Order: sequence, then structure tokens, then C-alpha cells
Amino acid sequence: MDLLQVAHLKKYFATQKAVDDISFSISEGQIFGLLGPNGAGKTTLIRMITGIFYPDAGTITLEGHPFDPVNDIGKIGYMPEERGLYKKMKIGEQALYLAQLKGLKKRDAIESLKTWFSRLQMDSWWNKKVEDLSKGMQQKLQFVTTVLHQPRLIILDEPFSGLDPVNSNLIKDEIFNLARNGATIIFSTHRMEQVEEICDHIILVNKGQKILDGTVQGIKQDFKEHLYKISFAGTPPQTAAPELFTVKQASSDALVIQKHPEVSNNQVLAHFLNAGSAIESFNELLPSLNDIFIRQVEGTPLARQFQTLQD
Ligand SMILES: Nc1ncnc2c1ncn2[C@@H]1O[C@H](COP(=O)(O)OP(=O)(O)OP(=O)(O)O)[C@@H](O)[C@H]1O
Repeated sequence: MDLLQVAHLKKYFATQKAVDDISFSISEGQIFGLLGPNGAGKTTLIRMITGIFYPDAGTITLEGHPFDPVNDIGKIGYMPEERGLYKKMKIGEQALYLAQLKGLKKRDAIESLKTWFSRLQMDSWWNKKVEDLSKGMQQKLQFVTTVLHQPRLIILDEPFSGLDPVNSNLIKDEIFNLARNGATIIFSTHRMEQVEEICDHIILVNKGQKILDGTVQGIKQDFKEHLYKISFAGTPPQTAAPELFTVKQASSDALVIQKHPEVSNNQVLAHFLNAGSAIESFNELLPSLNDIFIRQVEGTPLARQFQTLQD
């Protein structure tokens, strides 16, 4: 079932079509990547989904019903990019206060906070002030206050910014856990390498419009360029086969080739075997999401890193 459906959503500011007719849907339990360069419209889109902005046009449907900003807000946990914690307040008190604002009873909030603090190695923080925490530590606290009330939909805007690799992994594991336990997650970022690892499904927005929508693997397949890396035991053969492929790159023990789309892998392999080559590995090189993102946003070619040797 779709947890969230967004249809023909628009938000125009005086000089800017911040969100210009965007539609997508997110299934329950999905980790959904909302990607786009700076100024693409991600925050504006999220502000409409969280009821901060009213859309100029379009509909938002949550759990099969029209989204009601007043009554549905408890179902959503939102961690914005600009963090909103009270610097002078003690961490335990603050987390408790935020949890109660979201409808948790004091006793449940304390119990839940203790569990989260222990899981994220924050046990000793209860009596510290927010201003005494590093940026990364504040980030962890903000994450806990976002997910504490067990929201159905969790929206995380750049959740890893400021986190070291160990803490990034801690939060990443918690994101997977939350999704496994039925929460749906929207993960907004312009950092592609994290998306490849985490997201089931992504959309890419640019200039207020959606320009890609699909699974990470599906999108990579759509943009594949029939590039393969073949490693050899020894020097790669010098035999050309322009009817099958062109050589894009050669090193002391490997070739990167681009085969013609209608040519099968077996035909390429047969060519090298007939030439007496000892093949060690044969792998397709799919573009990274980062390459696809840059190509879609900037209009630059994908495989510019591979210089054709036969041109
Ligand atoms: N309150 C506002 N008034 C006028 N223009 C706005 C307002 N909020 C956003 N915009 C404009 O709408 C466009 C989309 O902005 P938005 O903040 O949604 O982008 P974003 O994808 O979240 O960017 P970033 O990754 O940099 O946070 C931008 O051109 C921005 O200048």
C-alpha cells in the first residue's frame, strides 16, 4: 500500500516556481530518496508534506486520506536541515519536552529516551547542555527526537551532515531498523553515494520538476552505456574488433570496452578467447548515480572519464 501520494503539487513564490507540478508515491516501509541540487525544490516539497506550507495546487494523500496538517502531524517525524534545538537547555529535559509535545506521556518518553540514548551511545549526555555538544552530537540528539514518537513517516533532511563514519553507520543502521519495523522514510540529500547504499526508490528533482523516478538499479540500467571492464592474466591482447566493440581505456592488465548494444557478452568473450587471451574477470560498469545526476542536471555526457583509444 502507498503510505504517501503526492499529485500535481505546486508551490510558486513571487519570482520562483519552487515546486512545479510534482507527483510521486511512496510505499509503506520504503526508504525513499528525494534528490536534487541546491535550490531544486526539495525543502519546499517537504514543507508541504509536513504541513508547514500550504500547496498552491495539487493533493497530498497520507494513508489513503487527504493529508490533514493539524491531525496528521503526529504521524510524521521531520528532521530539518537547519537544526532547531535550545542551546541552553539540558539534553534530557529538552528531549523529554519535545517528546511530550509530540504526544508521549512523560513516563513512556523517559523509558523510550533511555533506550535510544543507550543504543546511540549517548547515556552520559542527559545533564549536558546542547551548547556543549559538537555538531555531530547535536545531530544524533535531533535524530532521536525525530523518531522517538514512532512516526509512520520519517523525513530526514541531510541526516549525515556533520557525522563521522562511525556515527553515520550507527544512524544508517537505525534507519534500516526503522524501515524494517514498518516506518516509511524520506531521505533528502544531494550526496549520491549515501543514496546508492540506503534508498529503495529515488526521485530526482531539478528546477522544481521531477526528472527521474525509479529504483536505484532500474535507473542505472536505463542509463547504462554498455561499458565492460575485462581483466587479463598478463597484457591485454591488441586485437581490435570494431564490429563488436570499441576500446575506451587500456592498462597493463585490463581493458574497458564499449560494446555495440546488439552484441552479446558471449560474442565479446569468444573474441578474446579465440585470440588466446586468459580472461580473469568480465564486469559491466554501470554509471554511478552521481554521474547520472550530473548528466541530468548539467547535460554533460556520462562516460567522459573513458577516453576512446580508437577515435
Ligand atoms: N520562502 C521563499 N520565498 C521565495 N523563494 C523561495 C522561498 N523558499 C524557497 N524559495 C526558492 O525556491 C527554490 C527552491 O528552494 P528549496 O529551498 O525548496 O530548494 P532545495 O532543493 O531544498 O535546496 P537546498 O538543497 O539548497 O536546500 C529556490 O530557488 C529558492 O530560492
